[in-house]
Amino acid sequence: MSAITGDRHLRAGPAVAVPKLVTMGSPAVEMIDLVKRYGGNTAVNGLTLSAGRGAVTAVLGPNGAGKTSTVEICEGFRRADSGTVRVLGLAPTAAELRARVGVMLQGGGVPPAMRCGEWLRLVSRFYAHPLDSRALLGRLGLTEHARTPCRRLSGGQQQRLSLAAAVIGRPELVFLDEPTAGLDPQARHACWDLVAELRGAGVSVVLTTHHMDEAERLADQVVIIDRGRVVAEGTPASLTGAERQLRFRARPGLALEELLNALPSGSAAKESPAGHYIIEGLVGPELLATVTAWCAAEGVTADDLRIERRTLEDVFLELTGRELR
Ligand SMILES: Nc1ncnc2c1ncn2[C@@H]1O[C@H](COP(=O)(O)OP(=O)(O)OP(=O)(O)O)[C@@H](O)[C@H]1O
Repeated sequence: MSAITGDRHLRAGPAVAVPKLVTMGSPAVEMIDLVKRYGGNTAVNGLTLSAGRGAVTAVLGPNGAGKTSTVEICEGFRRADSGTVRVLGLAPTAAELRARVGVMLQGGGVPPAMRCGEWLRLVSRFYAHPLDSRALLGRLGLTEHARTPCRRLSGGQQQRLSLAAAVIGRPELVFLDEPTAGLDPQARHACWDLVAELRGAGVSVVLTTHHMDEAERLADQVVIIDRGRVVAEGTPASLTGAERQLRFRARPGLALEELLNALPSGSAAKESPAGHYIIEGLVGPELLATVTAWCAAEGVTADDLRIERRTLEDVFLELTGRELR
């Protein structure tokens, strides 16, 4: 674990010493043809995926795609209508899993009336070899709130407490549902460090997120789901591919058909979102020269002109579309 340096309110603490696992048999989580309906709404629609042991698996998807429903079935909080789920090789409701699996619910899920430190100590008593609750509070910047009732914690502080509760039992597998939603940058980095450390110790992590940079940074495997089905999966690098794009910003509404006529055949140009231009194709000196010459002829200053690989966000938007859900 790297020390958290230059950090205003999150202090580096003792490393989370989790035993290195050697079991590599069945996947940490495996589901086949999972279906979950709420009345007439099919939230999970035949979902099949597998999350590797000792790996970080990020589940991405638009609002309402079925991520939380899927994760809550794995956590044993919801029942699937059909399909198979195995968590560490067991049924999600198996009593044995309580000591082996850590869960961070979306939106905290901390008890409002209990004091922060008291609650974490209570949670730690369910485990045979818990981490030190005080050290963990310190690690997540919550020491000064140890005596604060949970309801008085800010949303971000509740999230951090919930994260602490998910890992305090030194689990083999952790489910983190949008762990960094609403966290400030310091807390987000502390969370990332913690996840990276868990992974380093061989813990399997399944997390949901809307932050593509988070998935790119943390995940060994990314699963993109939409309308309750897997639409893509792979490593971040395999999903984004090696192709490069030329990007620039300029005033909205440039005549891209004209630019396309000037570009080598096989090129593509799009404005997405307004004022942000992406040129795809054989990105090299010729294409760069053509684009800059065309911009000059149009009296357009191409700001932030750069060549880079597609991002996970590009892939995500291509696969799941741009309309709001
Ligand atoms: N308890 C419930 N009762 C009825 N419908 C539900 C319930 N929970 C979820 N849904 C519906 O199921 C669908 C999937 O919801 P879910 O929370 O699993 O999606 P999600 O991918 O986690 O979304 P988000 O990114 O917004 O958190 C949505 O249409 C949602 O309205």
